[in-house]
Amino acid sequence: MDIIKSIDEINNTDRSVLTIGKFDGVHKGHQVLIKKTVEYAKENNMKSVVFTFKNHPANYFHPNHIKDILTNEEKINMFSDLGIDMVVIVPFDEKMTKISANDFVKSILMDRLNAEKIIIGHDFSFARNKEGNPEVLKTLSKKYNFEVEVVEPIKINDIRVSSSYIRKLILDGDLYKVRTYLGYNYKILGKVIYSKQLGRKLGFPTANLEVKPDILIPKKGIYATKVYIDDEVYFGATNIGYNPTVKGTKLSIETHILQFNRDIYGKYIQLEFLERLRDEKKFSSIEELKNQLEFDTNYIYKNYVCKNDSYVIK
Ligand SMILES: Cc1cc2nc3c(=O)[nH]c(=O)nc-3n(C[C@H](O)[C@H](O)[C@H](O)COP(=O)(O)O)c2cc1C
Ligand SMILES: Nc1ncnc2c1ncn2[C@@H]1O[C@H](COP(=O)(O)OP(=O)(O)O)[C@@H](O)[C@H]1O
Repeated sequence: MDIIKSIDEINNTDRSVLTIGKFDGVHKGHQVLIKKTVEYAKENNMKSVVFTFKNHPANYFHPNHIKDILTNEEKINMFSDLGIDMVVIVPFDEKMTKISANDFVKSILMDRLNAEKIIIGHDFSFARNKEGNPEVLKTLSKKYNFEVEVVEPIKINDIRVSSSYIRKLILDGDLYKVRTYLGYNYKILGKVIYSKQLGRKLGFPTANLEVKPDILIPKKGIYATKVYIDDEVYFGATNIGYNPTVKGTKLSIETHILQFNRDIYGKYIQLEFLERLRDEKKFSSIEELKNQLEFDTNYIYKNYVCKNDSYVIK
């Protein structure tokens, strides 16, 4: 798959079918658009192209307003897995806010991408003041001779699949619904940092994660997770919270990795959220906290390590 990171670098002369959007999460609705694009390209011997943005357009106007479901790297990998031939991933910058719908279509989609067909969602908007929409695109398609396919909203249980709804589900810790709408389990990536070193004294060492500020952190609480370390996969008991029993002051994301005993400070690891077990509690003694940790890890051992089935979500 070709990856192009600036408008000036695009110079595609193959006949192409393309889909445009931010695609944060590449959720089940996005997947429909992308699969249609790939299939149409295959059937018609064309190139399948995704045109997307590096940063969220809404964050251009209100910085840090929206947190991402996927990093750009993860998003690009998903496009590749879905069979896309070329990804154009460009910054949403001042130029994007000033270009007219006509110029966007003519100078980028026609002249640089050689698009013969454009597949978009019903609520897609683009160009200055969001003046471009499916109707405008249909009008321009007659002028420049391309085809437009508008895909109706994908709904599950009568709720439209959208990145904003999925963000809310992640913040609510509703992992079953997250998986239903996203199509896969939510994951976060972070670096293992030093903390208070209390975990190992309790008999439960925990890998404390530092994550990028634009990452969406699930609701506080205790979770069963899958832990990816280099090429290895383990199960973990993750706590997102303030550790009230030991009077913690800042939010930590920490994981006791089952059947694991290695120093991983400084490594990047990924957590896949499988099941939310409970809220964080303030215990009256360290002994009670230890008993609860034993209970949590036993549960994960029985339900995940023994079954080795990451998708058993109750
Ligand atoms: C699975 C799991 C569940 C936890 N549950 C709680 C809890 O309910 N209440 C609490 O105060 N701390 C809880 N903790 C946090 C412990 O207090 C913490 O792991 C310990 O203080 C070690 O901290 P350190 O990594 O900074 O050394 C939990 C930790 C894990 C891994
Ligand atoms: N089973 C395990 N789960 C998590 N971390 C482990 C495990 N075994 C060893 N470690 C190592 O121990 C560190 C955590 O020990 P801990 O005493 O909790 O210190 P800290 O307060 O720095 O997190 C981890 O960062 C990791 O390098």
